[in-house]
Amino acid sequence: MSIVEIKDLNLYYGQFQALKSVNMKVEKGSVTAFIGPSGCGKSTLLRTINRMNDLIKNVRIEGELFVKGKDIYAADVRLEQLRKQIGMVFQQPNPFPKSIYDNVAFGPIIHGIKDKKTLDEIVETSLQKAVLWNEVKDNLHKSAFGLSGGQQQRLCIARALAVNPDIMLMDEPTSALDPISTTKIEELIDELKNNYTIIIVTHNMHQAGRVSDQTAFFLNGEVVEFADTKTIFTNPSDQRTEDYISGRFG
Ligand SMILES: Nc1ncnc2c1ncn2[C@@H]1O[C@H](COP(=O)(O)OP(=O)(O)OP(=O)(O)O)[C@@H](O)[C@H]1O
Repeated sequence: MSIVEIKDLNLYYGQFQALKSVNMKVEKGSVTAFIGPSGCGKSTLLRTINRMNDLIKNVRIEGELFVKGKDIYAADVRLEQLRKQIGMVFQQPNPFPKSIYDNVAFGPIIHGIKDKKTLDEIVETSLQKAVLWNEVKDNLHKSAFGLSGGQQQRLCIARALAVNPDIMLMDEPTSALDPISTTKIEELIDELKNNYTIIIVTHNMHQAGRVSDQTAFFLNGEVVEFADTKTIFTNPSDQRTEDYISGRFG
Protein backbone atom coordinates (compact mmCIF):
# COMPACT_ATOMS: atom_id res chain seq x y z
CA MET A 1 0.00 0.00 0.00
CA SER A 2 1.26 3.51 -0.84
CA ILE A 3 1.67 5.82 2.16
CA VAL A 4 0.13 8.70 0.19
CA GLU A 5 -2.36 8.16 -2.60
CA ILE A 6 -3.95 11.06 -4.45
CA LYS A 7 -6.92 10.39 -6.73
CA ASP A 8 -8.36 12.83 -9.25
CA LEU A 9 -7.64 15.82 -7.08
CA ASN A 10 -8.80 19.26 -8.20
CA LEU A 11 -8.17 22.37 -6.15
CA TYR A 12 -9.70 25.81 -6.69
CA TYR A 13 -8.78 29.15 -5.11
CA GLY A 14 -12.12 30.86 -5.70
CA GLN A 15 -12.70 30.59 -9.45
CA PHE A 16 -9.07 29.75 -10.23
CA GLN A 17 -8.22 26.08 -10.65
CA ALA A 18 -4.72 25.55 -9.23
CA LEU A 19 -4.61 21.73 -9.43
CA LYS A 20 -6.12 19.69 -12.24
CA SER A 21 -6.96 16.04 -11.85
CA VAL A 22 -3.83 15.06 -9.96
CA ASN A 23 -3.16 11.37 -9.45
CA MET A 24 -0.12 10.20 -7.52
CA LYS A 25 1.10 7.35 -5.35
CA VAL A 26 4.00 7.85 -2.96
CA GLU A 27 5.72 4.82 -1.48
CA LYS A 28 6.80 4.60 2.14
CA GLY A 29 10.47 5.42 2.74
CA SER A 30 10.95 7.23 -0.56
CA VAL A 31 11.93 10.78 -1.45
CA THR A 32 9.67 12.47 -3.97
CA ALA A 33 10.56 15.80 -5.59
CA PHE A 34 8.04 18.25 -7.04
CA ILE A 35 9.55 20.38 -9.79
CA GLY A 36 8.18 22.83 -12.33
CA PRO A 37 8.04 26.54 -13.12
CA SER A 38 6.81 29.13 -10.65
CA GLY A 39 3.08 29.09 -9.95
CA CYS A 40 2.42 25.63 -11.37
CA GLY A 41 0.91 24.23 -8.14
CA LYS A 42 3.79 22.44 -6.37
CA SER A 43 3.32 24.11 -2.99
CA THR A 44 -0.44 23.86 -3.30
CA LEU A 45 -0.29 20.09 -3.77
CA LEU A 46 2.23 19.75 -0.93
CA ARG A 47 -0.11 21.65 1.37
CA THR A 48 -3.08 19.43 0.52
CA ILE A 49 -1.21 16.48 2.07
CA ASN A 50 -1.45 17.87 5.61
CA ARG A 51 -4.50 20.04 4.92
CA MET A 52 -2.60 23.30 5.32
CA ASN A 53 -4.82 24.75 2.57
CA ASP A 54 -7.68 24.59 5.06
CA LEU A 55 -6.22 27.80 6.49
CA ILE A 56 -6.73 29.62 3.19
CA LYS A 57 -10.08 31.23 2.44
CA ASN A 58 -12.11 30.19 -0.61
CA VAL A 59 -10.28 26.92 -1.22
CA ARG A 60 -12.34 24.10 -2.68
CA ILE A 61 -11.01 20.59 -3.12
CA GLU A 62 -12.47 17.70 -5.11
CA GLY A 63 -11.15 14.18 -5.26
CA GLU A 64 -9.55 11.94 -2.66
CA LEU A 65 -6.31 11.96 -0.75
CA PHE A 66 -5.36 8.94 1.35
CA VAL A 67 -2.61 8.90 3.95
CA LYS A 68 -1.86 5.40 5.22
CA GLY A 69 -5.10 4.24 3.62
CA LYS A 70 -7.31 6.85 5.29
CA ASP A 71 -9.09 9.61 3.39
CA ILE A 72 -7.77 12.73 5.12
CA TYR A 73 -10.65 14.86 3.83
CA ALA A 74 -13.22 12.59 5.49
CA ALA A 75 -15.45 14.21 8.10
CA ASP A 76 -14.02 12.26 11.04
CA VAL A 77 -10.36 13.19 10.51
CA ARG A 78 -8.72 14.93 13.45
CA LEU A 79 -6.36 17.56 12.14
CA GLU A 80 -4.13 17.48 15.20
CA GLN A 81 -3.54 13.75 14.69
CA LEU A 82 -2.99 14.21 10.96
CA ARG A 83 -0.40 16.93 11.48
CA LYS A 84 1.38 14.77 14.06
CA GLN A 85 1.87 12.18 11.34
CA ILE A 86 2.99 14.74 8.79
CA GLY A 87 5.72 17.24 9.63
CA MET A 88 6.40 20.29 7.50
CA VAL A 89 9.45 22.45 6.87
CA PHE A 90 9.19 25.75 5.01
CA GLN A 91 11.38 27.85 2.76
CA GLN A 92 12.33 30.32 5.49
CA PRO A 93 13.47 28.72 8.73
CA ASN A 94 10.76 29.64 11.24
CA PRO A 95 11.86 28.72 14.74
CA PHE A 96 9.67 29.94 17.58
CA PRO A 97 11.01 32.85 19.67
CA LYS A 98 12.06 30.38 22.33
CA SER A 99 15.15 28.45 23.34
CA ILE A 100 16.55 25.66 21.18
CA TYR A 101 15.31 23.13 23.74
CA ASP A 102 11.81 24.62 23.90
CA ASN A 103 11.49 24.62 20.12
CA VAL A 104 12.07 20.89 19.96
CA ALA A 105 10.09 20.05 23.11
CA PHE A 106 7.11 22.13 21.93
CA GLY A 107 5.33 19.42 19.89
CA PRO A 108 5.81 16.58 22.42
CA ILE A 109 4.51 18.87 25.22
CA ILE A 110 1.43 19.76 23.15
CA HIS A 111 0.86 16.04 22.69
CA GLY A 112 0.87 15.50 26.44
CA ILE A 113 4.43 14.50 27.35
CA LYS A 114 5.33 16.10 30.67
CA ASP A 115 8.15 13.99 32.09
CA LYS A 116 11.38 16.02 32.00
CA LYS A 117 13.64 13.02 31.39
CA THR A 118 11.50 11.84 28.46
CA LEU A 119 11.51 15.34 27.00
CA ASP A 120 15.29 15.59 27.42
CA GLU A 121 15.65 12.33 25.51
CA ILE A 122 13.33 13.42 22.71
CA VAL A 123 15.16 16.74 22.37
CA GLU A 124 18.54 15.03 22.18
CA THR A 125 17.44 12.32 19.75
CA SER A 126 15.64 14.77 17.48
CA LEU A 127 18.62 17.13 17.38
CA GLN A 128 20.88 14.18 16.64
CA LYS A 129 18.64 13.01 13.79
CA ALA A 130 18.75 16.54 12.40
CA VAL A 131 22.57 16.47 12.73
CA LEU A 132 22.54 19.56 14.94
CA TRP A 133 23.18 18.10 18.40
CA ASN A 134 26.96 18.55 18.44
CA GLU A 135 26.65 22.18 17.45
CA VAL A 136 24.06 23.13 20.07
CA LYS A 137 24.36 20.70 22.98
CA ASP A 138 26.07 23.27 25.21
CA ASN A 139 23.61 26.04 24.36
CA LEU A 140 20.24 24.31 24.53
CA HIS A 141 18.70 27.07 26.61
CA LYS A 142 19.85 29.89 24.39
CA SER A 143 17.51 31.53 21.89
CA ALA A 144 16.98 29.73 18.59
CA PHE A 145 17.42 33.11 16.89
CA GLY A 146 21.12 33.01 17.76
CA LEU A 147 21.65 30.16 15.30
CA SER A 148 22.68 30.61 11.67
CA GLY A 149 20.03 30.22 8.96
CA GLY A 150 21.22 26.70 8.13
CA GLN A 151 21.22 25.71 11.80
CA GLN A 152 17.75 27.21 12.23
CA GLN A 153 16.50 25.10 9.33
CA ARG A 154 17.95 21.94 10.90
CA LEU A 155 16.31 23.00 14.18
CA CYS A 156 12.98 23.23 12.36
CA ILE A 157 13.58 19.73 11.01
CA ALA A 158 14.39 18.53 14.56
CA ARG A 159 11.20 20.20 15.80
CA ALA A 160 9.19 18.37 13.14
CA LEU A 161 10.90 15.04 13.93
CA ALA A 162 10.24 15.38 17.67
CA VAL A 163 6.62 14.24 17.31
CA ASN A 164 7.72 11.21 15.35
CA PRO A 165 5.94 11.80 12.04
CA ASP A 166 5.73 9.29 9.18
CA ILE A 167 5.97 11.89 6.45
CA MET A 168 8.02 15.07 6.10
CA LEU A 169 6.86 17.75 3.68
CA MET A 170 9.58 20.20 2.69
CA ASP A 171 8.72 23.32 0.74
CA GLU A 172 11.94 24.59 -0.85
CA PRO A 173 13.83 23.93 2.39
CA THR A 174 17.20 25.13 1.12
CA SER A 175 16.31 28.06 -1.10
CA ALA A 176 17.16 30.58 1.65
CA LEU A 177 20.41 28.81 2.58
CA ASP A 178 24.07 29.04 1.57
CA PRO A 179 25.68 26.15 -0.37
CA ILE A 180 27.28 24.51 2.70
CA SER A 181 24.01 24.51 4.65
CA THR A 182 22.24 23.25 1.53
CA THR A 183 24.62 20.31 1.29
CA LYS A 184 24.03 19.54 4.97
CA ILE A 185 20.27 19.49 4.49
CA GLU A 186 20.60 17.30 1.37
CA GLU A 187 22.77 14.85 3.31
CA LEU A 188 20.21 14.91 6.08
CA ILE A 189 17.40 14.09 3.64
CA ASP A 190 19.42 11.12 2.45
CA GLU A 191 19.83 9.96 6.04
CA LEU A 192 16.19 10.54 7.02
CA LYS A 193 14.73 8.62 4.12
CA ASN A 194 15.57 5.38 5.87
CA ASN A 195 12.88 6.14 8.42
CA TYR A 196 10.60 8.72 6.88
CA THR A 197 8.79 9.41 3.65
CA ILE A 198 9.88 12.77 2.29
CA ILE A 199 8.19 15.00 -0.26
CA ILE A 200 10.18 18.04 -1.29
CA VAL A 201 9.34 21.01 -3.50
CA THR A 202 12.44 22.36 -5.14
CA HIS A 203 13.29 24.91 -7.79
CA ASN A 204 16.69 23.37 -8.12
CA MET A 205 16.66 20.53 -10.64
CA HIS A 206 20.12 19.40 -9.57
CA GLN A 207 18.80 19.07 -6.05
CA ALA A 208 15.87 16.98 -7.24
CA GLY A 209 18.36 14.80 -9.12
CA ARG A 210 20.57 14.43 -6.05
CA VAL A 211 18.02 13.73 -3.35
CA SER A 212 14.92 12.13 -4.83
CA ASP A 213 13.81 8.67 -5.90
CA GLN A 214 10.77 9.91 -7.84
CA THR A 215 10.09 13.25 -9.44
CA ALA A 216 6.81 14.86 -10.42
CA PHE A 217 6.95 17.54 -13.09
CA PHE A 218 4.16 20.12 -12.76
CA LEU A 219 2.88 22.56 -15.36
CA ASN A 220 -0.15 24.86 -15.00
CA GLY A 221 -1.67 22.81 -12.18
CA GLU A 222 -1.19 19.45 -13.87
CA VAL A 223 1.24 16.72 -13.02
CA VAL A 224 2.58 16.22 -16.51
CA GLU A 225 4.83 13.33 -15.61
CA PHE A 226 5.59 11.37 -12.46
CA ALA A 227 8.28 8.73 -12.64
CA ASP A 228 11.54 7.68 -11.10
CA THR A 229 13.97 10.56 -11.02
CA LYS A 230 16.47 9.01 -13.41
CA THR A 231 13.77 8.52 -16.04
CA ILE A 232 12.51 12.09 -15.65
CA PHE A 233 16.01 13.48 -16.13
CA THR A 234 17.33 11.16 -18.80
CA ASN A 235 14.39 9.72 -20.67
CA PRO A 236 11.15 11.62 -20.01
CA SER A 237 8.13 10.46 -21.95
CA ASP A 238 6.48 13.87 -22.32
CA GLN A 239 7.96 16.54 -24.57
CA ARG A 240 7.04 19.26 -22.04
CA THR A 241 9.14 17.52 -19.36
CA GLU A 242 12.02 17.24 -21.80
CA ASP A 243 11.74 20.96 -22.66
CA TYR A 244 11.74 21.96 -18.99
CA ILE A 245 14.59 19.66 -17.99
CA SER A 246 16.72 20.86 -20.84
CA GLY A 247 16.10 24.49 -19.84
CA ARG A 248 13.94 25.48 -22.79
CA PHE A 249 11.50 27.25 -20.45
CA GLY A 250 10.82 27.99 -16.78
N1 LIG B 1 -3.80 31.59 -1.27
C1 LIG B 1 -3.95 31.68 -2.58
N2 LIG B 1 -5.01 32.33 -3.11
C2 LIG B 1 -5.18 32.43 -4.45
N3 LIG B 1 -4.33 31.88 -5.36
C3 LIG B 1 -3.27 31.23 -4.89
C4 LIG B 1 -3.01 31.09 -3.49
N4 LIG B 1 -1.86 30.37 -3.33
C5 LIG B 1 -1.43 30.09 -4.57
N5 LIG B 1 -2.26 30.60 -5.51
C6 LIG B 1 -2.12 30.47 -6.97
O1 LIG B 1 -2.12 29.11 -7.32
C7 LIG B 1 -1.13 28.83 -8.30
C8 LIG B 1 -0.18 27.78 -7.76
O2 LIG B 1 0.58 28.33 -6.70
P1 LIG B 1 1.68 27.49 -5.92
O3 LIG B 1 2.22 28.38 -4.86
O4 LIG B 1 1.13 26.19 -5.54
O5 LIG B 1 2.76 27.29 -7.06
P2 LIG B 1 4.25 26.77 -6.98
O6 LIG B 1 4.44 25.86 -8.13
O7 LIG B 1 4.54 26.25 -5.63
O8 LIG B 1 5.04 28.13 -7.22
P3 LIG B 1 6.46 28.62 -6.69
O9 LIG B 1 7.44 27.69 -7.30
O10 LIG B 1 6.57 30.00 -7.23
O11 LIG B 1 6.42 28.56 -5.20
C9 LIG B 1 -0.48 30.16 -8.63
O12 LIG B 1 -1.11 30.67 -9.78
C10 LIG B 1 -0.77 31.01 -7.42
O13 LIG B 1 -0.85 32.37 -7.79
